[in-house]
Amino acid sequence: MKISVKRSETADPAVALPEYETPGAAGADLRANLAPDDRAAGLTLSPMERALIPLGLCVELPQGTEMQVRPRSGLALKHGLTLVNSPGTIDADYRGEIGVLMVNLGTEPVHIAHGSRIAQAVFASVARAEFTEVETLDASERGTGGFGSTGEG
Ligand SMILES: O=c1ccn([C@H]2C[C@H](O)[C@@H](COP(=O)(O)OP(=O)(O)OP(=O)(O)O)O2)c(=O)[nH]1
Repeated sequence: MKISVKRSETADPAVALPEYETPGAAGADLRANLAPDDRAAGLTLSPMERALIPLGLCVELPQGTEMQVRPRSGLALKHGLTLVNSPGTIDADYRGEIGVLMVNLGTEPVHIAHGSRIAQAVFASVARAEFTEVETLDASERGTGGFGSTGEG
């Protein structure tokens, strides 16, 4: 899949575009492209603090696809750093700058450096539904059971 990427006006062009770290990686790593005033010092998230981290990128996705923004497991395990809205959904018709909604679920402050890899993008096909209101639904083995109805373990 080919995706057009445009840097936002204030983006630092020295920050690499998304890239796959290995030939089999599902996710392309996304780098923080911080506002000019934040670049030197980076940003620090206190425990339970959240922030919208800019990527400095706008994309044009093919119709019928979405970009999912997902956490990186290493940051989550080591620092409790994850995404508030995981997976974030980037719509095919969105042309604005992509932001990553990070939250520090750990117990220590976490530093986010300008240009560091903070999340990853996975691209997927999207099925769109047509909604039809009806009076009855077809019966099924599960029926209305859910939320643990099949037991634990
Ligand atoms: O992590 C995210 C999630 C969303 N977006 C952008 C792209 C997406 O296409 C748009 C809208 O996202 P979403 O539909 O999740 O937001 P909403 O809260 O429903 O807002 P809207 O009313 O703008 O759709 O915001 C991001 O940059 N990062």
